[in-house]
Amino acid sequence: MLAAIVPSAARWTIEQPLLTYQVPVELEAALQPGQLVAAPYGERLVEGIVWALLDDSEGPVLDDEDEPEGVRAFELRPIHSLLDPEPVLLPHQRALAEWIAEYYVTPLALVAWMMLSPGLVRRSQFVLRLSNDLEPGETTDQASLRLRALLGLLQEEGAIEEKRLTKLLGPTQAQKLIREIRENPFIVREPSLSGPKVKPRMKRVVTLIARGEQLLEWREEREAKVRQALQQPASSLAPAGVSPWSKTGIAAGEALPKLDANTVAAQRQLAALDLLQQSINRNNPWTPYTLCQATGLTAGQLRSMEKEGIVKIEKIAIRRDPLLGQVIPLSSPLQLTDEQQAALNRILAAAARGEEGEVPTPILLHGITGSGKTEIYLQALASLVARGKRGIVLVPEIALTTQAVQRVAARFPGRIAIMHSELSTGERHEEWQRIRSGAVDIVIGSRSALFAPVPDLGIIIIDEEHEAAYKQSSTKPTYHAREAALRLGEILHIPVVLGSATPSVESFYRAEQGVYELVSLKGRIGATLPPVEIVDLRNELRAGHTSIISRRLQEELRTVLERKQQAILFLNRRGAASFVLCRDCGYVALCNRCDIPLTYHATEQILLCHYCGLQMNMLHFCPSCHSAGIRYFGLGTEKVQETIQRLFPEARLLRWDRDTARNRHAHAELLERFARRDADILIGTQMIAKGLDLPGVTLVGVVSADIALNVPDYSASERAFTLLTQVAGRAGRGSEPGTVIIQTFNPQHFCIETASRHDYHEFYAAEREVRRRFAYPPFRQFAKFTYAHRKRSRCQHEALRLQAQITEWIRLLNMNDTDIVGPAPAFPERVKEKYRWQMLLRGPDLHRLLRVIDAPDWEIDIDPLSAM
Ligand SMILES: Nc1ncnc2c1ncn2[C@@H]1O[C@H](COP(=O)(O)OP(=O)(O)OP(=O)(O)O)[C@@H](O)[C@H]1O
Ligand SMILES: [Zn+2]
Repeated sequence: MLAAIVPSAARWTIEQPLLTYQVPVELEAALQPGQLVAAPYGERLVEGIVWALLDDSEGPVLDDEDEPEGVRAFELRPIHSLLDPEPVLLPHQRALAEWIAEYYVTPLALVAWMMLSPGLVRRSQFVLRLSNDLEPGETTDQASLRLRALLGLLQEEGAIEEKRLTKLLGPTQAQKLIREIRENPFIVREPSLSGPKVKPRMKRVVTLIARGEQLLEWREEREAKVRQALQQPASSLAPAGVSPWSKTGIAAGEALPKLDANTVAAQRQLAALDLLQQSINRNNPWTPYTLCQATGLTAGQLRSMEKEGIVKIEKIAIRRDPLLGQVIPLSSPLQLTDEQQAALNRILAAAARGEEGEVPTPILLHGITGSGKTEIYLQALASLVARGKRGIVLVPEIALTTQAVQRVAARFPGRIAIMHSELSTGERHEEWQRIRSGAVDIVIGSRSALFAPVPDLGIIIIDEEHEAAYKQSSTKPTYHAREAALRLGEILHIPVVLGSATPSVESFYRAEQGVYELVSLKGRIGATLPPVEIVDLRNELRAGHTSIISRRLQEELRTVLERKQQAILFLNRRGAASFVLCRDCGYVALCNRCDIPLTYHATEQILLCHYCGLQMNMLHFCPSCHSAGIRYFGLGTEKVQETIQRLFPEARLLRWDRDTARNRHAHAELLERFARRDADILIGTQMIAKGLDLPGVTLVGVVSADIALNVPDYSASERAFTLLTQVAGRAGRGSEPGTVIIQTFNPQHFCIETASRHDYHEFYAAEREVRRRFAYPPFRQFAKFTYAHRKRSRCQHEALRLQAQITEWIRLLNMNDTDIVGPAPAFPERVKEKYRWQMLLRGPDLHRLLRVIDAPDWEIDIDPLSAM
């Protein structure tokens, strides 16, 4: 038997993704596709995934004229060992990996390893040990001192990792020694793999081991001791016959009987026993420390319980639970509205068609903000879970995962797994294992959760499908989770549900073309969409009102505060001032590693580059002309916070942006605080724009809509419209009606106009025509090529070289309607001290071309969401 294997070491080559190995007889019965094995690769041992099992006759042959046809003229190497009896990739995952590798022109091994838990990755290494043929006393006279020392070490330790030599001797000496080892018959140098990266998290815990009679006896003995001590008080005044546990009967001012140390110990041990018995099945076990803390038991007293065989102190593996410590109240299904019920029916009908062997058409669930899409997802999932299926739910960002995870966890307690990049390797690995073992029904997470090994997958739901976070853009493969999900739906014949209040132009166009089934929700649950008022900031200035918060917005904020409701203020830029300018000479403070103005952050009193994170001290004098005319201009969330606090000193503010929420716990905490109404006004960047469902919010203010507009990018209008509509959709979701105020210098801008009417269809129809006229996606395919280098001339040179190559291929392949825009410097041209040049390839279908282009040093984004 032979096996075709994808070796981890082939992650960097497109050619030859599969290598053929011999299957050793002892592995023949156990080996199956999808398993992780160790296999020789060059002189190393590497991990590999079994992709297919082949008959002996199906292996590769050499075209050698001297050999009879079909005979192999070389020996295939055998697989070394099986690393895990359970497959690490399910059949549908392998099929998806093949598609991603093909479509995004990425080595198959790279795609396959992206799908695995990082906890499975092992290092190739070499181990040295003494040869078995070595006779005692048979040393090598001609061996160097180094080698003899090593022989001694090996005799002591049996085997050592070759890497240790480098640590002990330094690289040069180690290299010399390794050369000697190779020629020495007494030392065997074997390739091997390091152990698994993730080890179980061990914790010392106290477990009750005594049972029945023994336990009863022990308890009674102690209880008797306590009773006795209380009945024979030191003070002879204690009345007889009074229950030892009651204080009544002891006259005021009288001291309680003073207990001796033994009795105290017995009392504490009894308390510990009670706690241990109460929590026999608790998944958060007692540790020696917590138990002693809770009962006053000393370490010695606990040890004596152990000696008496009552408890055992042992190390056990503890699950790394990403939800540990979160209390999530259960929720039950809501009575659906007619619209919701109709939508649910269509999803379930698609699932039923899939079960009959059809490929169900993916569903675009277009429901206005607050129309109850989440409830539909939950009920669709419940219905499929009841039929023995499982589901994947994708949410775009970690800020959002918090609320989404809570909603799903509340409905499927204990049956969900979470997958996103902010989990530790250990957490990810354990979640991955729970998923693979079938212990969970629903996987929820960011785009990579799509690659979880879910058995019996029955549905994929992508919430906020328009979000850019679903696209991986700078690392290979530059995949879009939506496209990959659609492919998975086809492979498994399961429904893919794409939900959004503002579908991407691409998706809505596909729905129009009949590629998706369109399901619409037109009404808000128990509420209406909030009216949107546009404030023309030019009029504010004309009226002499220069505050960044217009008079209308101030008025509405005052009303909200008076009524004890909540408001969200949105600004798509953090910091306090977006640039620092000298009024006298025009100097602008730029990052010296990037071509980007520095942003002033008032809290930390620094200037920060938002591209590379570089920090500089605040400026008081112009470094160029030394005048004191340095001024801080522009807006950021910090400035908004400061202004609001000045206007409304009594208001309780909360700022939610990347400066205040640096990790997922911070996101959860901010959300929690605002939901608990610990704050009146939430000020934030686009993190808060999406998906949040906070019924107390009645006012949403967009401080400046202009930042998102006027960006020279094919998708800029879509992004601006989506953002504004989504932010506006956060108001009036509860029982109180809401209001939205958008401040802008461009009140007549099409995006603002349509967003203010929540009119997706008008926006879409106009945007589609722009895209058609200028041949933008979805009417043309784009591929963006980026080259970065410290030298500008090198970028320019490489860009021209690639341009010539591509032009030639376009001519050779006769690809009409395909052309190159650029090359040109990217915007900004320099980031982290590297210049960047770009080129945009566009045409009806670029795949033939992408496969032949040879540009290993270029970053290639296939179907980029931004042409910039
Ligand atoms: N059938 C129902 N009966 C009562 N309340 C409901 C029902 N369906 C949903 N809701 C409530 O309506 C509110 C809005 O629902 P949800 O957050 O799911 O909307 P959405 O469509 O996902 O909105 P968005 O696109 O803005 O994220 C939630 O508080 C939800 O609990
Ligand atoms: Zn920078």
